[in-house]
Amino acid sequence: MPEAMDAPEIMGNVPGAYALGVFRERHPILVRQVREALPYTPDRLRALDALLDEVVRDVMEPLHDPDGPDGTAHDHAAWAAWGRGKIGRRWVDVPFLWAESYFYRKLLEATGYFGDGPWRGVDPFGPAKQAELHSTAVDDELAALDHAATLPEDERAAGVLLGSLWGNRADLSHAITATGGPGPAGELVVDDGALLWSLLRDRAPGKVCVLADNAGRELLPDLVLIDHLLDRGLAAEVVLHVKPQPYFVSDATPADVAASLRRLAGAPGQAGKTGERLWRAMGAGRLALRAHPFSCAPLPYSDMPDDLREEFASAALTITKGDLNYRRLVGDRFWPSATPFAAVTSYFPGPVVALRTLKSDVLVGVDEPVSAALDASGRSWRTSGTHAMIQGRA
Ligand SMILES: O=P(O)(O)OC[C@@]1(O)O[C@H](CO)[C@@H](O)[C@@H]1O
Repeated sequence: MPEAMDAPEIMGNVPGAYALGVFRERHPILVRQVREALPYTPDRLRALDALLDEVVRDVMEPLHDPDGPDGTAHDHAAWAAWGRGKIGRRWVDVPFLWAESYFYRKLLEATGYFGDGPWRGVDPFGPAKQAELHSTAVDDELAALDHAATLPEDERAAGVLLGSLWGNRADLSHAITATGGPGPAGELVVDDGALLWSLLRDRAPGKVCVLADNAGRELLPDLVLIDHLLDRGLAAEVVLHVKPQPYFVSDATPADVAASLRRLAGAPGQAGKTGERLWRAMGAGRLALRAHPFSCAPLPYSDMPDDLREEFASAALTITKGDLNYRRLVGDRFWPSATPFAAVTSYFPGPVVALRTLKSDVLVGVDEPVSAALDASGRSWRTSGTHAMIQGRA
């Protein structure tokens, strides 16, 4: 990135930064919740207690020895390399993005997710994800698709886009310390929706990559958007990128995609029809699923590996969902808010549009008078998920 485009990385130790609360409040609560979520055995409870202690003491310990009981993980060497110069320091003294990713990796280690024991592959966030997926709130949201189907085409398209955008507000990680539920849609601070549709409508249908964020109440409307793109001939194929392992509480994994498709296909009305179409699209290869290891790497997309670069370069459009993908897309830095989105994403190998509700300090592409006025309002608009953006470049 050119020097002129540089800005300080977001760290937890910056007074007033949102990140500090994540380490001081959210992570201890989360370890305690995971501890209660499943009937963990004494070894796992001890490991979770040790992680809680590590978080409270505020010192990042290394991952366990590769030859130890938890040492079967495929990614020890990668984390040792990424963690050089960081592990051993305070959680708040290294970049926020890096430390949060490391926390989730350590949480999986503590639950035995990568071990040889009975907890191997068991999603510690599974109970919360399942409760959300089978909630009456989801019943209501799926039933609303029947009304959406009666709307004129343009309204319907706008609706599926906004549904996917505001679905990002329903994030179980954010809900840990947020007050109130997802609530109704809030305010858009950037609306490049017209750009998104023109990238899809003004050329022959191509490949669309969707970088998913949360499962459940976010993934379901994402799937509805994907169905719209395929069904209306706006995309020849869609590649849905999810996480290879549980991450940031509710991030979608392949198992979550399967559960969501079953939920959709088993629903009455338009939701069921949508689920059946997507199920067939998956079988026909028009909807592909990827779980690339880089999706859980503590790195910005500017560091993406060659195979991902080639994938995005061959896409007509990449849609990124959510706050974390946004942080990774533009760089998790204290940018001046008017920094152009096109400049900080110039490395990205194709057209890209971010659908994000604002849940952390990073922000670009918002004129200074607009951000100053919102700051002056006294509302925590940058971090509470009340505001959102559809922000892109061709
Ligand atoms: O990517 P998502 O699900 O929209 O948001 C992830 C998030 O909840 O986690 C981080 C704090 O832990 C913040 O970046 C953000 O608020």
